[in-house]
Amino acid sequence: MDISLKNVEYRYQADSPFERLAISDVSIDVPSGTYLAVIGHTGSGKSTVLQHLNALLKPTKGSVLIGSREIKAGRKEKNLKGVREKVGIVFQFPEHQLFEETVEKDIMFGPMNFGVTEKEAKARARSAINLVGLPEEILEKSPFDLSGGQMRRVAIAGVLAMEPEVIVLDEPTAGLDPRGRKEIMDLFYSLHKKRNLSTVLVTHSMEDAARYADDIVVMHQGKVFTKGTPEQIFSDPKALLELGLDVPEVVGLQLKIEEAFNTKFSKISLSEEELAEMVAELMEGGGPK
Ligand SMILES: Nc1ncnc2c1ncn2[C@@H]1O[C@H](COP(=O)(O)OP(=O)(O)OP(=O)(O)O)[C@@H](O)[C@H]1O
Repeated sequence: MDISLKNVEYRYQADSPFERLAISDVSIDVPSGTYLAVIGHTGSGKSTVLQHLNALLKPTKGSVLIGSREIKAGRKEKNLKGVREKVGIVFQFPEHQLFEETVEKDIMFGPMNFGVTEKEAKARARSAINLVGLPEEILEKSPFDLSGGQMRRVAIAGVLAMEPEVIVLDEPTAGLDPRGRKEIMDLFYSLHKKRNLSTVLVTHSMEDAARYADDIVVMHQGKVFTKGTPEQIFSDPKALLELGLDVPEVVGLQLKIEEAFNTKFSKISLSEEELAEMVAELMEGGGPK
């Protein structure tokens, strides 16, 4: 399912004394099957963009196309259930939204709310718990007896049980330790590939953006500052650093090597292996000229 934002503006509390322009003239395409990362400073408009992807927010100018459904500024939109079913959002700290007595009931809640039978919802809960790598026995437990990492996985299983075509992730690893972070990010990436999903990841981690995304959008002060492939975005590290954003560690290392040797490699490498090869080639060629 394709999603595209066309010249979207959003004002919080529009037409009130508290009106606040959050994003303007934002155009972003998420073609079916794409993994898109949205990066930018705090307050640059990432979460506001994200909430347009399943019509939690409706543009105050411009339009959003979600599959065949167009959400247009100034128009009353009815029955957005279909859109919400197809686009699942994993918010920051999703475990805060767990509320049922058992894990199973919690996972079944979303699908049943969208009209899935109890039998089917149970089957989906079982399959979702397997997908997130938890044992089935956990289905009978109270979500509040689990560890933080397990609760996060249960909350993610609840979104997966909706069987969405698009998954939107708002800092899904916030608060996890490095191992937990990698496990969750790898889980989303394998689901993305296996189920041919579209994935939109809002992140402060340049490493994750470089490692997983096909495309990156850089937001700055409510506008799209630039967009492109990870190679394109990180090939101009100075522009990102000037915005106060980081670059992946390996890019920072390349800049330091270039400075130390007073040389410039022909491209930016996004993996340690590639950087090591470029350095080896340089040395084999007799070092920097
Ligand atoms: N509910 C709200 N009411 C009024 N203004 C808001 C509201 N939510 C966000 N804003 C404002 O909109 C702008 C964009 O905020 P947004 O949360 O989209 O940024 P962000 O890039 O997601 O930030 P963060 O990285 O901190 O999550 C900011 O100026 C913010 O203060």
